[in-house]
Amino acid sequence: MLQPMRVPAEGLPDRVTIYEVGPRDGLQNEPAIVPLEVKAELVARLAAAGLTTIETTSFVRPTWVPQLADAEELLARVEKAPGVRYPVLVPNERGLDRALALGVTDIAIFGSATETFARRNLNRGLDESVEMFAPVVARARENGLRVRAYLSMCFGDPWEGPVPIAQVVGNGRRLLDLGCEQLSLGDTIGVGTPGHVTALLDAFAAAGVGPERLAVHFHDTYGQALANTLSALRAGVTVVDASAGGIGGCPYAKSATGNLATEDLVWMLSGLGIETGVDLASLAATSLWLAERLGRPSPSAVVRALSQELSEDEE
Ligand SMILES: CC(=O)SCCNC(=O)CCNC(=O)[C@H](O)C(C)(C)COP(=O)(O)OP(=O)(O)OC[C@H]1O[C@@H](n2cnc3c(N)ncnc32)[C@H](O)[C@@H]1OP(=O)(O)O
Ligand SMILES: CC(=O)CC(=O)O
Repeated sequence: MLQPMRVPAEGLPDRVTIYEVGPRDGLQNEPAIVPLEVKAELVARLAAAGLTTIETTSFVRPTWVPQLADAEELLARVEKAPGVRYPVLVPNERGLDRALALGVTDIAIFGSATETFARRNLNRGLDESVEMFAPVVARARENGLRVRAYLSMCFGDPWEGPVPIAQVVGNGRRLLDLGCEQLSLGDTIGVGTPGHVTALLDAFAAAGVGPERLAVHFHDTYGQALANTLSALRAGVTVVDASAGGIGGCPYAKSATGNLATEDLVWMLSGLGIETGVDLASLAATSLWLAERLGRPSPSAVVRALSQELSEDEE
């Protein structure tokens, strides 16, 4: 299999942690319910490919995201691999109770940088949603859980348009101040560009939130996700969210399309000499397998190129 030539560049980390969101963000918007055994096999294959953080499902209200209504059954079925973390999304105390009952060790709350998206995604405004999260984070921490916070619509919102950087930083700080360990900055509709990423990370740093507390979560709607990731790495971020095969999107965000593909990310990082611990061939094989089950080709450029290479080798 072709590999990129390893040519390190100045000012980048030696190692990046990939926070894989395929089973959750990747599948949550799939129109046809994906069978439980396919989801469980996906999670197992991702762990076997070397991913050490795999966001597995969501403990949200099932009527809001029917695709993930099998959260309990899935978590019970997933065989936990040593050294792998399996975080889940939790919006409220009801979701936390469900997660605790299954022995979950890592959760993520998910807030918004805009009022409109908070109302559409959580059925409450910014203030009420922070009130909803506060006891979740407090109780999760009392129980020894790791808590991440997502902040959606950091670069633009389909209803409100461009989102002022100060507004993003203010809403991000509110989530961190609840006691979350990490804040993942979501470009939910993929409109960000590299300079915008730098400006946002600089503004967080100026507000006392350094890159060690941040992760980035890019969607590739306008083809900017890798360039945006490189900007974030240059600013010192070392945790990058991605979805195997580039699937994904949010059912409550107009024009949200696929996430940054994990394969595209691994290809770039590997070319830069940055360690991820992920085996690209095994990961791409997983995405090809999943694409067959979803009935359409993977949106990832690297998966497409590698699958063409494999079929030419077979001829
Ligand atoms: C950018 C992204 O990708 S973000 C991720 C994708 N988006 C999402 O997952 C959306 C998640 N949103 C939600 O699940 C919902 O908006 C919620 C749970 C936050 C709020 O929904 P609401 O309808 O306002 O719930 P509300 O708090 O009024 O409770 C209503 C009922 O739902 C039940 N419910 C609420 N939360 C949950 C939960 N986490 N799990 C199961 N049931 C729940 C309540 O028990 C209650 O049941 P009852 O009527 O039998 O008493
Ligand atoms: C919760 C998420 O999935 C983050 C986002 O895309 O805004």
